[in-house]
Amino acid sequence: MDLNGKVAIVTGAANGIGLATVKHLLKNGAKGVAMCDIDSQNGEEAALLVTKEYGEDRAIFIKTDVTEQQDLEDAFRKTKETFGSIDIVVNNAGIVGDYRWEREIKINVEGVVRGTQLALEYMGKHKGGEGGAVVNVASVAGLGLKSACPVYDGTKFFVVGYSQAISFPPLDKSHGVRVLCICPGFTDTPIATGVLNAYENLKVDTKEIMSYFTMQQPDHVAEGIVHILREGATGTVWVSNNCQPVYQVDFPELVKP
Ligand SMILES: NC(=O)C1=CN([C@@H]2O[C@H](COP(=O)(O)OP(=O)(O)OC[C@H]3O[C@@H](n4cnc5c(N)ncnc54)[C@H](O)[C@@H]3O)[C@@H](O)[C@H]2O)C=CC1
Ligand SMILES: CCCCCC(=O)/C=C/C=C\C/C=C\C/C=C\CCCC(=O)O
Repeated sequence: MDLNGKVAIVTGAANGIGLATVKHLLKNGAKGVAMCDIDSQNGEEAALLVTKEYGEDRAIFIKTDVTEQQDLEDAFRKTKETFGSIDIVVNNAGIVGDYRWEREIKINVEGVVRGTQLALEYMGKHKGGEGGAVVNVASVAGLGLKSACPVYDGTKFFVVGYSQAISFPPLDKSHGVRVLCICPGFTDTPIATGVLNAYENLKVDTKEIMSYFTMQQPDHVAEGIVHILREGATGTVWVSNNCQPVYQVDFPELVKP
């Protein structure tokens, strides 16, 4: 996919990986990005900085709680009204913390399903759309790396499995939307700090945990997202970990086509 002139929606865009993704999409030629986040203070401030750097008419902030269907529907409608089309949806909003596991499931699972369904509704050729691409942000915790938060890990397994399953060929042919999944490793955002605190509470030696990882910057994951938007086939799952270039995960082939 050529990113030039494309219009994107990014959820969880006020901070971290989402904000970095907004900037990288614009830097790589996207026409406009809708920055959706539940946090309007950080979101408005982030959008101001983004428009200062990339142009007044290239980003808008839309206060959106991804667990609320109406919020997301309003966000998609407003994005199309503002920029004229929708070509890319990055379902990135997520939280960590099993002490609030119901909320974790609502945001990390329901938010991704709602965002993907609306993406198919707006971009799907079966609905008169032009096709496009969805990137669902999972985690290496969704590929088997155990964190201190098993419900969080489960939500990310869901994102990996759902993103593959939605690309089941008969469904895929009718909608013409590529659905991709990226699994970041430890990335320098408030989420990472939260994890380290969880380990400390469990009296786990965080120095040892950290010795397995090279903390990467959100920009690194954003570069990976741009790469898979350009190159990735539908249903593929990619890892962006330890500051290494993004790579595709090989899953066992259980059925020979
Ligand atoms: N930072 C890390 O080490 C890793 C992060 N991830 C995933 O990357 C994604 C982004 O996380 P980070 O940038 O690290 O975190 P972050 O905390 O910097 O950003 C998350 C954003 O999501 C927003 N958000 C939370 N609930 C929301 C809701 N209901 N509706 C809309 N927005 C909401 C927050 O306000 C925040 O701006 C998450 O899905 C996370 O699970 C995956 C692997 C590693
Ligand atoms: C609380 C979940 C992690 C939140 C951030 C995330 O999605 C991914 C982080 C990636 C790595 C660091 C997290 C913890 C794990 C570190 C080492 C434990 C290895 C244990 C095992 O897999 O057996």
